[in-house]
Amino acid sequence: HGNYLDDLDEPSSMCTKPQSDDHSCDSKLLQLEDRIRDLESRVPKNYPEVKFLTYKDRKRILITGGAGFVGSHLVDRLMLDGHEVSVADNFFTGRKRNVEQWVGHENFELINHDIVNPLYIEVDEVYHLASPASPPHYMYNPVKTIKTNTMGTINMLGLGKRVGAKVLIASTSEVYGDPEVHPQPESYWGHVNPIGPRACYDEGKRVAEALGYAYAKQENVDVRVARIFNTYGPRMHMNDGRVVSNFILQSLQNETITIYGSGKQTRSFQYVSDLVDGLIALMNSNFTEPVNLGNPEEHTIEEFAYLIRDLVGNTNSEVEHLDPMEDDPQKRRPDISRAQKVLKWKPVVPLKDGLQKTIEYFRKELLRSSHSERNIFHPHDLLPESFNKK
Ligand SMILES: O=C(O)[C@H]1O[C@H](OP(=O)(O)OP(=O)(O)OC[C@H]2O[C@@H](n3ccc(=O)[nH]c3=O)[C@H](O)[C@@H]2O)[C@H](O)[C@@H](O)[C@@H]1O
Repeated sequence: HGNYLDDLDEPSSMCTKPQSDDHSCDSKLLQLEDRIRDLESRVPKNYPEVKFLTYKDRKRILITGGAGFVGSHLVDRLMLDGHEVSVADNFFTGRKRNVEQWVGHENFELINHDIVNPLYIEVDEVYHLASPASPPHYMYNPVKTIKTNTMGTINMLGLGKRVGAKVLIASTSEVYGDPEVHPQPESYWGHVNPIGPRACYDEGKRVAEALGYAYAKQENVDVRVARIFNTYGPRMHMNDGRVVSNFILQSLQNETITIYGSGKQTRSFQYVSDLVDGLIALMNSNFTEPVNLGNPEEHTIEEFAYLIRDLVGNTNSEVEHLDPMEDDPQKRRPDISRAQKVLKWKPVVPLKDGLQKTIEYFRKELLRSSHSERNIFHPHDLLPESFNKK
């Protein structure tokens, strides 16, 4: 480094300059700062080690929403597997922080792009995940949510058609609405209020599925549809507003745990690494009908409140019941027999293990006091013990 700075004055001389030379001191300082920045950018980053794939096996993969919660975990897995990964994200709910461990890596590209506008790029596969997914986020801007799921999906299917890429559409358990069939198999058509507060998302995703099959039939696009059930894990946004992150953050901060309504409504939660496995298995399969991806272990929201409070431990949080959410689905649990049969997939991470990892993540996030404490960890660190032993 020494010779790189040779043509600068000794820094100490700047401090002893007379008052009148302040200006030149400042410019020298700026010069020095520029040099340091330049030097820092040359220090090789310590990336997690990725597999090497030959030209034949290496795929160029676009992930829309790749800087989001689920997307960033998918990025980690596909990067480690040795693929070339492009992320398109408009950072509405995604964050650079979720993928910064890969920025600068030769196999990685981060595009600040809103998929409501077309994207011209050469890829083999598209994982189309972009959309706000938390109820408070999608209800905050319902028009944008509908545009993302309709125009955004048309753009991604159009891209698939133009370059011959496979397109996996991230759909949701919300296509079943407030279900009258329990558990929900893929053959169930759902019970959705088309004009309620959740309609922007539920109907947006239903159109996205319809678009997928229309493009498949009319334009021969190779389409996969994943109906994703409730998912949790590290990298959920602090302001996500969904139940797992809310209850964890409330317990960690000794705040009141907020149950909306009676708490007798049920959900079935899967850990994010299980979902990532399922998404990749579905993309690589030849199966074109919708597939539920979720963990069938079902609990009431009230049970989650007490379970999470106990796991966090050492907290004074009280549990309080607030008004129910309008159109809140009363029960939800995936029938995963299709995924088990056609993908040989089933979730493997026990709820308690996944929750512990998520609690640990939020605990660290709350203690973070500077930007330099970055969100960089080896992706394997995120997997629960039981997953590593698999
Ligand atoms: O997490 C997900 O994967 C799903 O989250 C939402 O669906 P929802 O099941 O309503 O998710 P939450 O907002 O986490 O709510 C779950 C239940 O907890 C309740 N809740 C939520 C937050 C809270 O602080 N307290 C509380 O009781 C809700 O009323 C609801 O009954 C999205 O709409 C789905 O698309 C998405 O797939």
